Amino acid sequence: MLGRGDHEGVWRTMHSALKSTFFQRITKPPLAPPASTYDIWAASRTVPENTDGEPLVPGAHRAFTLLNIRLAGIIISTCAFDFFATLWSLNPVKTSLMIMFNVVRSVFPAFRGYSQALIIDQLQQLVTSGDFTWARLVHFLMTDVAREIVRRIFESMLESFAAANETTVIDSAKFAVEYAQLESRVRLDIPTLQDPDIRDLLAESDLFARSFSGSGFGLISPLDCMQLISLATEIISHVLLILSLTGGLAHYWVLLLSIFSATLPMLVTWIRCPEFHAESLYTPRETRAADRQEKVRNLAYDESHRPEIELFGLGRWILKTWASARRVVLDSERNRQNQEFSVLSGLNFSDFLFALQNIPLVLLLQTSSASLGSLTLYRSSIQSVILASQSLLATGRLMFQGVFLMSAFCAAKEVKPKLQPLEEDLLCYQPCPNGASIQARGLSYTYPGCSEPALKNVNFTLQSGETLAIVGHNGSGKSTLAKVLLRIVDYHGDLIVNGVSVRRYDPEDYHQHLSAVFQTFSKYNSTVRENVGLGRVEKMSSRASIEAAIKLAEAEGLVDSLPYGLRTILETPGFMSYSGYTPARQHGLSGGEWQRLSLARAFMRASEPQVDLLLFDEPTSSLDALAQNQIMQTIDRISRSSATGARTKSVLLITHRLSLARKADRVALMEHGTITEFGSHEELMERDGAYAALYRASL
Ligand SMILES: Nc1ncnc2c1ncn2[C@@H]1O[C@H](COP(=O)(O)OP(=O)(O)OP(=O)(O)O)[C@@H](O)[C@H]1O
Repeated sequence: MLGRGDHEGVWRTMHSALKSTFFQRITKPPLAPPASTYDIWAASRTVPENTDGEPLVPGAHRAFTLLNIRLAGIIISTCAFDFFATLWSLNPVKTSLMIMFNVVRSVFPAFRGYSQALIIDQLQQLVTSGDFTWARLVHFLMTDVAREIVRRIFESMLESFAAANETTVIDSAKFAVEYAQLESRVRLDIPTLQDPDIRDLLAESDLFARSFSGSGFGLISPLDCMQLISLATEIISHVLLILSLTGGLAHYWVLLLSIFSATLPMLVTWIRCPEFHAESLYTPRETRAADRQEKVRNLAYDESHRPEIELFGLGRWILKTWASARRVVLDSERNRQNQEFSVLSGLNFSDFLFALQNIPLVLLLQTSSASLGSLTLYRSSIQSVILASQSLLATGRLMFQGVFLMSAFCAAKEVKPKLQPLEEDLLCYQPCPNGASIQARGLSYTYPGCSEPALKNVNFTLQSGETLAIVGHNGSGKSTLAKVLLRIVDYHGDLIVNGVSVRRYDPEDYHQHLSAVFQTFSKYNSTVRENVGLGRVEKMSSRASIEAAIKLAEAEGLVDSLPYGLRTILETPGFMSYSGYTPARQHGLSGGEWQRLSLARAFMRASEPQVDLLLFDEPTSSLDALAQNQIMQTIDRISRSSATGARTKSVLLITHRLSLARKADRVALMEHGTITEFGSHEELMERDGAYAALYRASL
């Protein structure tokens, strides 16, 4: 039996063989230089008419141009085979059966029609032959009709088996695709996710993953390409049947005329269909309006915003903003509908077609072999060919768009997180037993889309085991510096931790050795246990570890007071359940109580021996004075060895409370994105500069 790896091997061999022949021919000449899947996806989004260089919005249909057809060919040759090989390897037998069943099932309608025609003819012969008896009719029912019934039962059994098999294959494909999509998202870091092109890539990749949940949103998954094979088989089988009925060559031209006239309106619609000039479908302005309309609508529904909506009387503003955004959306929809209405689209071909389809019937009636059954069969086959051709075109159109969404999915899997070092530069983080040492030289950082840097030429040194308080006015860059030190965002300049540039650490490895509380920490709409345990997922199931962290954050009293203790589900502002379900165990918390839980979460990891750096951004801003002192003592205790009392972890504390900052070994004052004063509290007071003024003002 072949294993998963063997199947992939077979597919890969077939893939390379096919690539080197057929697809190379259709994709030549290649895009210069050799393009990655990402480049091809990006090329398909460019709109030459857009002079501002704005690409298509995510999900917009690609125009049916020669260039896009060529790009689709390249995508099929570069990622479709691998993609299908992966899906096939999930369920090789069931997937093969699904393909086989689809082909077999598509011949059923023609076969059914033929069989019905035979029965009608036999019945006609029985009635018109002159020796009709009821006994012969009963015999006919017991043999030919019964045979047809048995055939139908078999057909329906096969149909239900095929449907169940297909559900299994699609479900496993859906799971695999959705998992891969989620994986693509979670493995990327903030700088990568902030890149507008990557955002669009992930949005299209999301659409691709959703296409596996049925063809909603006008999407179609690659598994639905089976429909193309089935429809083509169905058309061929019907055409063969029609040809066998019409007999001599003399009728072929009527047949061709009939099929051509039936498909002509579809071809016309297809060629002038506005979806193929899709760059006009969703302009950035329309997308922004649709987004705004949704956001404002959600604002009206979101109970967490209710107090401010009432306090500031936002009702009218919400209505006005929603109305203006909604009008843009409706106008664009109307314009699109108007574009679709044209002289051609207004033409109704159905009567004309109906008349044309009667011509062969009349001609068939002239022939001696014409029978009621053959006429019925001819008529139903022609109808089936028309319907199947329409579906074939519609499916083909959606498949064409699906190819580009597939390229987004494949490209998203290959996107490299921007903070990930190159293999050859990678170094393992070595924690320092006395706490991490940090050297910052000329650090600067500018938020994406901003012209002014939030950090400019930041320089400081933190020795192993020291505590550093970072203070400064609002907007001076303290939290931004924290993000740089925590390797959440990238920077210019040098940042050396434990003697090695932070750029050489795998961010995941680096994060294993530090713990932090962000100023805007997360509030998870989950149990108390999860809210704390997420600080160290490996110990989430350990009640003792969670209780110890809660104790360190002085939050036992809080947890005990909650109706369901650790199992209480915490209400979070702005959270809206998709199902509208509100758990009974839900309970709200005060700002200070949330802060204690965020500290407990950080303490889950902070006490681990491999952690040598702790960073707290305004950890006690919502706590009362007593609680503040207790928490600062806890942080000090955690950062020392319980046996010797010597420091084992360095601590960075961002705070506006200068009474806390003065206790640190060093204080850094930040102004306008840079450190302007650095030293011990006493040194800075002696200097009598901005820090001393700030400190005196805080007293
Ligand atoms: N996501 C962001 N995008 C763009 N600019 C930002 C972003 N976050 C912060 N800034 C800007 O960067 C500058 C520094 O912000 P930062 O949050 O680091 O200040 P801070 O010293 O922590 O302020 P505070 O004491 O109020 O917490 C500010 O001018 C702010 O407007």
